[in-house]
Amino acid sequence: MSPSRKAVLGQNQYGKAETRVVKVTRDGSVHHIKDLNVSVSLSGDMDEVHYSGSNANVLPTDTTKNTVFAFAREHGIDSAEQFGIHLARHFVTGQEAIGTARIRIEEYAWDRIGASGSDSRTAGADEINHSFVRNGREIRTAQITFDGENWEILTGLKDLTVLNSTNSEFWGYVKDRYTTLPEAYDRILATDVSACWRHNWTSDDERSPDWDSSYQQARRHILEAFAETYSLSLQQTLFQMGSRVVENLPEIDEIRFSLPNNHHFLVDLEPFGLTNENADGGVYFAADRPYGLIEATVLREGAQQRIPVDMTNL
Ligand SMILES: O=c1[nH]c(=O)c2[nH]c(=O)[nH]c2[nH]1
Repeated sequence: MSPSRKAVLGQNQYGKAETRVVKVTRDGSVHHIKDLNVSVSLSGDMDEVHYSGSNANVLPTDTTKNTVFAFAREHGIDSAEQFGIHLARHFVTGQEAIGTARIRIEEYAWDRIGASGSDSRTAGADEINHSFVRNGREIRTAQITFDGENWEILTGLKDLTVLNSTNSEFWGYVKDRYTTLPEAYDRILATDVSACWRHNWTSDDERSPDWDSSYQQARRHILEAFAETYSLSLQQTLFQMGSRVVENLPEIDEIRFSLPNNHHFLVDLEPFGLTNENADGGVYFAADRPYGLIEATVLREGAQQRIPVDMTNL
């Protein structure tokens, strides 16, 4: 049979990407900031708009953007996850044609200038209660998906840059005719952690996590595992980071990491008559590319693996 010449519509989704919403909350003279980048993606009964151009089922992307701003004003932003859950529920339950809503959120952190993040309320300290500096640390991410029945809450972070100046080795690896890498018994281990973890929360669940505290705990376990693991490979460190999160946080069933191995090479200083060794505090060339890229998922035993292999768009 010859193949059909007829084209049909496949998977489709639409929405407004990257609505930048900043919510200021005033608690007297002490202000709080939530700074989010929200992307809404809707799907459902959208064949007609593609086939005939009928917009009868189309909630404009402009409206989804307005909803983000209105919800921030009406309901505030408690956490990225809570805000995303609220939006996803609104689109799916409010519009017949929309079956699934996926909300992606990046959150940028701000610190108080001069108060190292504390809520200073002392008289005369007004100027530091509303002055913030963008925190150069990681970006927090959240993706909330709701199909009218099931929820999937993915939380994560990216660009969490960490470095161990010792307690890292790499040796005993396979060697073939192209291998030139010298074995390392004391090297720098550095990476920019990208991680994404899946909560086992469903909306019927009484134990709704405190999303912010859960995030902070996951972040802490990742950092502590990095610092405390005597590493024989970045792969081993990755598994330690993931297993600490899964074993300490019952609300998380799965975590995936993408870890570039940010290589630091000892500079050859022999031409200048200088030695250069790790053991007595070396001088390194921090290479930006190429880099090793170590990626893996760590799961609670018996849990399903659902986080996509490629997390670049999460
Ligand atoms: O921790 C590491 N894992 C590797 O797989 C690898 N490969 C490599 O060249 N250096 C390293 N380091």
